[in-house]
Amino acid sequence: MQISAKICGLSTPETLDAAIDGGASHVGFVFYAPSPRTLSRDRAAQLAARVPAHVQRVGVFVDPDDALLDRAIAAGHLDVLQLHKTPAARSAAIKARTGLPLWSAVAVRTRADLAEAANFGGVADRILYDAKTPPGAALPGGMGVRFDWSLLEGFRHPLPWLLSGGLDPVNLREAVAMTGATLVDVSSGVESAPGIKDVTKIRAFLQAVNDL
Ligand SMILES: O=C(O)c1ccccc1N[C@@H]1O[C@H](COP(=O)(O)O)[C@@H](O)[C@H]1O
Repeated sequence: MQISAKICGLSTPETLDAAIDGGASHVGFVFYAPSPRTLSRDRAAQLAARVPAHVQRVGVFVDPDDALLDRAIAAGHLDVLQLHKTPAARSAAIKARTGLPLWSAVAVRTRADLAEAANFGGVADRILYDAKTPPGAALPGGMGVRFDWSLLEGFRHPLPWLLSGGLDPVNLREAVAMTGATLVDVSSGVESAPGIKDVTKIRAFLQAVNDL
C-alpha cells in the first residue's frame, strides 16, 4: 500500500524544500496567530511559490473568519483547507464560499469522540483524526500529543481520512500498522523545538514513510 505524507507547519524555504524533495504529497501552512508556526501573508506567498504542482498546499485554521480565509487562500495559493474546532454548519458555509476541499479535524481521546466524524458527511472531503490536546492547552493541535490508535481498529470510517497527532519517524510504522492509515500528517515530530522544523527529522520521517 502506498502511504502519503503531509509535513505541516513549514515556515522556511529550506524545510519546505526538504519536505518536497523527500516526497511529501502535502505541505501544511498554519494560519493561526497563537501558533509558533503561524505565517504572515508575505511568508506564505514566498513559500507557496516554491511548491510544485504535484504537491498540495494545505492551510491549517482554527474556526477562521472569512477575512482570514480570503487573505490566506490568496497568499498561500491553498489547495485544501484543514479546519480545527470548526462546526459542520460553518464548515459547509466555508466550502460553499471557497469551493476548496475541506479536511475536518476530529479531536480524539476516547472511542466516543470518533462519532463526531459522521457530522461532517457531505461537508468534509477527509476527516483528520488528531489527538485531543489537554484542557487549557495553547493549541488544539500541533502539540505532539498522540491518541490511542487502537481506537481506530475496526472503526467504520464515514469519510476518507488521515492520521495525525504525535507521529514521528520512530512510531510511524506502528501507527500505520494499527490504524491502516494511507495518509499521515506530522508537525512536532519533525521539529527540534516548537515551531522550528528540522531538515534531518523531515528526511527521516519521509524515509520512514517510503520504507513502509
Ligand atoms: O501546528 C499547529 O501549530 C497547529 C495549530 C492549530 C491547529 C492545528 C495545528 N497543527 C496540526 O496538528 C496536528 C498534529 O500535530 P503534531 O504532529 O501532533 O504536532 C497536525 O495535523 C497539524 O497540522
